[in-house]
Amino acid sequence: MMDGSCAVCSVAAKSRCSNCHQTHYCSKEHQKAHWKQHKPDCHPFKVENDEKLGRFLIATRDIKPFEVILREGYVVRGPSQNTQPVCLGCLNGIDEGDHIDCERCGWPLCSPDCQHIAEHNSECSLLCSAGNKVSINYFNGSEPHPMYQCVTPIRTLLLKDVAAEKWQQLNELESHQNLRRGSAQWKNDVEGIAKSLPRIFKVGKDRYSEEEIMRITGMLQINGHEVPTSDPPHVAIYHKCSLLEHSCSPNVTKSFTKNGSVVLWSTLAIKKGAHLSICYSDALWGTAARQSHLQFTKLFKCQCDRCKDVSEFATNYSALLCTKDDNCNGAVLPVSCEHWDDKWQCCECGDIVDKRRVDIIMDRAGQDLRAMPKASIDACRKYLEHYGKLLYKNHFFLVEVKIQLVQFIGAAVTLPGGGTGSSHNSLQLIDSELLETKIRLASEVIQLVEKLAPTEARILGLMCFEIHSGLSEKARRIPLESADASVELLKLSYEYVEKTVSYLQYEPSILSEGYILKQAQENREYLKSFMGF
Ligand SMILES: C[S@@+](CC[C@H](N)C(=O)[O-])C[C@H]1O[C@@H](n2cnc3c(N)ncnc32)[C@H](O)[C@@H]1O
Repeated sequence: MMDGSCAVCSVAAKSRCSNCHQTHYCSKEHQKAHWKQHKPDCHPFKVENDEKLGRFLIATRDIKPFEVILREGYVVRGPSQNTQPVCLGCLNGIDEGDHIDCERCGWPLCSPDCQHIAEHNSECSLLCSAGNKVSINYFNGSEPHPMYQCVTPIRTLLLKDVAAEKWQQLNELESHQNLRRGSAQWKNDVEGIAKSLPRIFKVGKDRYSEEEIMRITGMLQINGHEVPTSDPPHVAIYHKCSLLEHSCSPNVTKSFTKNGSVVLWSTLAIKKGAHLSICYSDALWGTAARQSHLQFTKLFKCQCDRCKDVSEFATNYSALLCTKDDNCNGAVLPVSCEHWDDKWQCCECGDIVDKRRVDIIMDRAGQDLRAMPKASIDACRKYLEHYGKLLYKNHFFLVEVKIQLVQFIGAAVTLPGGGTGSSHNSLQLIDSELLETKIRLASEVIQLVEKLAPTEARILGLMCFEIHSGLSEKARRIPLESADASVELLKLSYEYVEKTVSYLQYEPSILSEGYILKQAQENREYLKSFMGF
């Protein structure tokens, strides 16, 4: 163990804090005396820096699966840059006929209670002091309203005068000001934010220059987290969490509490010295979509292990199916991971496929997926049958439909946020073939996600819950004479409900995953007492 000096008295000290493995103490007494001061910075990671990544985090000790790595409150939060009208108190969406206008500043709110939420007070007081009221009179479903893109930037800028520590934290974050300068997005932001914000909030250039507004806009775009605890999701900035680097197969999972704090944890064991990463994009998208999203929104080209491997860890997640002859069934993928727009080739028979043909199939598959009627088992099955002849079996479009199908089969419960979930009663109504399909597809999704992005805890938890429900129903259908088979199924069902609870343990009750968690906890207790575990 490396020596250091005691954080309290500076004498040489061998012992280190067992959580962060970084701060040294000469004695238990000094460690105890220092705890209050040390606690906010006591984490099992440290910040490092290199040319390619800028700052990033590495583990300072081995981290166990499901251990919390960091809990952190937001520094600032507000509406996403492109959003329909939302309540500036709770950040939930509002409709034209179902809101009130803040009596002080005019911004729409969902109820009088939301008028007094501290975050709304910042822009509200600014408008009041200028004697100004806004008027939002354009509501069009989920269409973005242009004025909302100025709200989170003004909330951030206002911290400069009232919260020096927070302002300092925000200023440390990357804005990529020079990389962004001159791009199409930059030009839009100059018009939509840098020029509009002073007009809407009646602040002069001497207070916030165009350059400063654009820097804050960039900081929000590069570091903002989409927080799903409101509907639509809002954006929040976290200080330490912003230093996590990106990987398309990350080793850290991100959950949110209902008051908007972030919880970082992992489904995996992380070795001391490993880089900590989250996925800035959607880990269930294919490589081409993730890469262009990252390039466009975060301004870097991802070169993680998954992106460098066209087969995405031998899953062929972005591959078409070779149709050269009936027996090939090979995966058709780009010849090189550097050239997704160049020719594609079958990994089995070597047949070259024109990229235009790839684009036509992908465009149609995407359009048909978007046009699919909601919650239709038939439509999902037809899609899988049709596109199963053109796309490789693990293709992300097929996986998306499999996930939907798993959730539709036996669905009876509408969850918070509008999703569906199965319940034991509704599962009793489906035939055995559908029940087997549900369990098989959920198992396929789990196997695939465990290879591609094993920290995608929410989808793993949901699929485990569906298998648990399916197995319990299968056990119920077994005749009494075959009690042993039923017991085996219930034991397996119990294993899956335990996994559900582990994967969803940090999900808040306001999200559909939190609702499933509660259900899974109840089912687990029931099975435990029923089986005498
Ligand atoms: C949220 S910030 C992360 C903290 C940042 N490194 C810093 O020093 O402030 C995101 C930026 O970090 C860099 N970055 C993060 N992950 C990366 C990766 N896997 N490859 C290249 N750059 C990355 C990119 O510049 C990206 O826009």
